[in-house]
Amino acid sequence: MAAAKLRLACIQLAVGAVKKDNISRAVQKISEAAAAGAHLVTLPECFNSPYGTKYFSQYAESIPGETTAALKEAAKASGVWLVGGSIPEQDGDKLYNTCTVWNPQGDMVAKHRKIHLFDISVPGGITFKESETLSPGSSFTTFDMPNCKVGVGICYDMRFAELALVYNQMGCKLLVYPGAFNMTTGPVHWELLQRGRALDNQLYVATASPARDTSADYHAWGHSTVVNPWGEVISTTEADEDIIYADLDLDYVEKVRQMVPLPVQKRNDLYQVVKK
Ligand SMILES: NC(=O)CC(=O)C(=O)O
Repeated sequence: MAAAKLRLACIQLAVGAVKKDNISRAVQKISEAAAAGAHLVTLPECFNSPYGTKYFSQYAESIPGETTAALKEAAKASGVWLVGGSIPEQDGDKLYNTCTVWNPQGDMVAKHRKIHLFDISVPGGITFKESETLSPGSSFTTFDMPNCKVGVGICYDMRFAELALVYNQMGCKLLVYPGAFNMTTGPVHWELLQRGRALDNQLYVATASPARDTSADYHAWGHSTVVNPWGEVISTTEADEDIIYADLDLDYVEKVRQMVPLPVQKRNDLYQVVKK
């Protein structure tokens, strides 16, 4: 990997009702992305289970468990950094929406539990209440690749600008959000939020969604996307299963920050986002 370059792959996975099939399909796609030269690969939110509160307890597993064992092996076999989307995690009597991150040696280097649960009610659109079954995480999650600190959030976490600002303050040049927006919010909010987070923080933002399955209860918006620090979409797709690639130039982060010097123009005497 050249010092300031990073080839990123976002897997828009077709997720069905059979957990074993979801896992083996994800493993196959990780190897396909690695063969195409990806250094960092990301899977979508809830990639081993249909997305819905009634499914989480049935598909949940502890970490380590069946799914994370497969992710560990896949990262090692393919020699890639892997943001393992998310899975329903069982820990004692609690369930979480959890992302694990793996290095090319197969070590788990980070674990993120979705901090902001997806509880919304849009009349005539969508009502969803993750908090019916899930508990929220309470930690920031970053990991260090040789040339890039990466911040991790899951889906609804992307709506909270403060989280991205904290990751920026921690030195991240890339934010990765496995996500699964829907047909009500996706068309207007999905890309706008990614471009907003990228522009606010002058860094790269990447998302990976499940492919849309119109026979499922939850219809994912799809449109896995990568946005650059200038706020431009540099890679995207529609709703079907796909892998998108983006070649990130990490020096470009600094260039944008020099051209439009927000970091030195912030009025920390008037306002501040504080990490607790
Ligand atoms: N699925 C989510 O967590 C978030 C989402 O779909 C939305 O914010 O809209």
